[in-house]
Amino acid sequence: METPAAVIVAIDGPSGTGKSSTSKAVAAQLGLSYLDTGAQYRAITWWMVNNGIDLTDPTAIAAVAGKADIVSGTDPAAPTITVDGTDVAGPIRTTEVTSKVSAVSAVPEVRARITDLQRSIAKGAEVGIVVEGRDIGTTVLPDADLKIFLTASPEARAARRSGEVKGSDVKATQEALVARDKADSSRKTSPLAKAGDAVEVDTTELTLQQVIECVVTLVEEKRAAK
Ligand SMILES: Nc1ncnc2c1ncn2[C@@H]1O[C@H](COP(=O)(O)OP(=O)(O)O)[C@@H](O)[C@H]1O
Ligand SMILES: Nc1ccn([C@@H]2O[C@H](COP(=O)(O)OP(=O)(O)O)[C@@H](O)[C@H]2O)c(=O)n1
Repeated sequence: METPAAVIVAIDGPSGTGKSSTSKAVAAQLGLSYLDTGAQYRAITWWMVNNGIDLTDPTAIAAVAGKADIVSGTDPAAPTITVDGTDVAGPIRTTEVTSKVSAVSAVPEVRARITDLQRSIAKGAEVGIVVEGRDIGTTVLPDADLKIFLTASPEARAARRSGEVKGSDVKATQEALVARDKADSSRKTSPLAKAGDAVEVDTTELTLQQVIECVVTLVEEKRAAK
C-alpha cells in the first residue's frame, strides 16, 4: 500500500489564544509530531541573555545568531528543548526571557536561522506535524495543508496567562502581552500575521476542548481529501 503523504498543520496567533494546548492535543490525537516555534525563539534569547549579549543592539544579536545549538523534541506528549545539550524548558519561561524575546526574534539573521531549523524538522516528520507560532502559515510553511489563526480578546488572553502563574497581576500581564503583540506584529521581517488562506478561530468564548475538536475535524477533512 502507498504511504499516505505527511500532513502539515500551521497554527498561528498571538499569546494566550491557545496555540500550544491546542497544537499538542491535536497532534497527540492524530499521531502527528508537534513543534513549538516560540520555544525556539525563547531558547536563542535565553542563550543571548546568558552570554551577556547586548539585546538593544541588533548588530550584536545578528553576529551571534548561529552560535547556540537548539534541539527540539517533537513528541506532543513530552516536548523538549535543549540549548547546547542543556534542558532549558523551565528557564525559557522566565519574565526576563519573555520580555526580551521580541527584540531577538525581530532580527532577520535570527529568523533565517530558526526558520531553516523549523523547515528541516517539518520535512523530517513522516506522518505529519503540527507547527505553532506567529509566521508558520505566512513564511515558514506557506504550503501547509491546513492553516489556523487563533484569536481571543486581550482580556481573555491575559486572564488565561495569569491563571498559570500564582499571584500574577492580570492588568500587568495584559499590558506586557499587548506590548509583545505590537512588537511581533510590527517588525519588518515575517511579522505575526494571518495567512490569506488561514481559517480564523476566535477562542474567546470557546472551551479548549471545543477548539481542539474544531481543529481535529478540519485536519481530518484535509487528510481525507489528500
Ligand atoms: N479556549 C480556552 N479556554 C480557556 N482556557 C484556555 C483555552 N485555550 C487555552 N487555554 C488556557 O490558556 C493558557 C494559555 O494557552 P496556550 O495554549 O499556552 O496559549 P498560546 O500557546 O497561544 O500562548 C493555558 O493555561 C491554557 O490551558
Ligand atoms: N513563529 C514564531 C514564534 C514565536 N516568535 C517569537 O517568540 C515569542 C515567544 O513565543 P511563544 O509562542 O512562546 O509566546 P507565548 O504564546 O508563550 O506567549 C513571540 O512573542 C515572538 O517574538 C516568533 O517571532 N515567531
